[in-house]
Amino acid sequence: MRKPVIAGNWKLFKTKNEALALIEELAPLVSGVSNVEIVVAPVFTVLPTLPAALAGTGISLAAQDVFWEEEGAFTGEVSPRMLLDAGASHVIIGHSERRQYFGETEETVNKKVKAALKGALVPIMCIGETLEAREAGDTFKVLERQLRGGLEGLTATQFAPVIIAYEPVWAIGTGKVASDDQAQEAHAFIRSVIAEMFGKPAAEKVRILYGGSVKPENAKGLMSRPDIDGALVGGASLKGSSFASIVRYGE
Ligand SMILES: O=C[C@H](O)COP(=O)(O)O
Repeated sequence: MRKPVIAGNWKLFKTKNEALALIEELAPLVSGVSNVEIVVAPVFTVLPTLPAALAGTGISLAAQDVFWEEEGAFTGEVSPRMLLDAGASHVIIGHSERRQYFGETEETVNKKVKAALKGALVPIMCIGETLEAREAGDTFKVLERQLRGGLEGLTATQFAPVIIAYEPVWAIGTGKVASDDQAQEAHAFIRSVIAEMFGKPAAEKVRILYGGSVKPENAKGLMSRPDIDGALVGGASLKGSSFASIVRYGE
């Protein structure tokens, strides 16, 4: 049985005080939830502010990106050790916005995933096809390339903590959610590639999250599908009430 993960990617929103207010609203709404792993991902500058507020809430802290070197002359970057130092336990890697606007490639995603694992952070590795790729019938080809590239060189044991997030680019922030069937089909395919790469037990264990316009209204349908193990939520994670409804989708 895979424990579902509901992660909120706050993207470039929420200052320190706004983040604290959101946690204050969210924490009581999800208190007592033990069957779902809850994660929030603020901007770097807010990370060190949150551990005290999250203590005892069961909510984990993620960063939205990481660099692969531990330290050195790399202006503007943040290393896994520094994220741990700031209180993060998870890190989002390879989000499509980073691929699209900041030149993230399979190679950089792979370096970051390896660095995160080495630094004892749980990577949430994002993959997903563009609308163009979907319309050209290339969805599976793109997903396989991103999976094999991003996870290259890992053993099954090293891969074990990794969480995958399937986020079709055309469904992010557009209000166009993938249908339950479209999402399930992609998730089943992702699991089959993981089975080829790391073996069946690894594929059965890996959590594969769906992301792209997840809202309280569509969460339950998506998450009731066999290969969908949770969600990476953008817009709807910015309000305690909507994020909590998604966390409580199973109830
Ligand atoms: O990381 C989250 C995804 O990009 C989804 O964002 P969204 O829920 O605003 O569509």
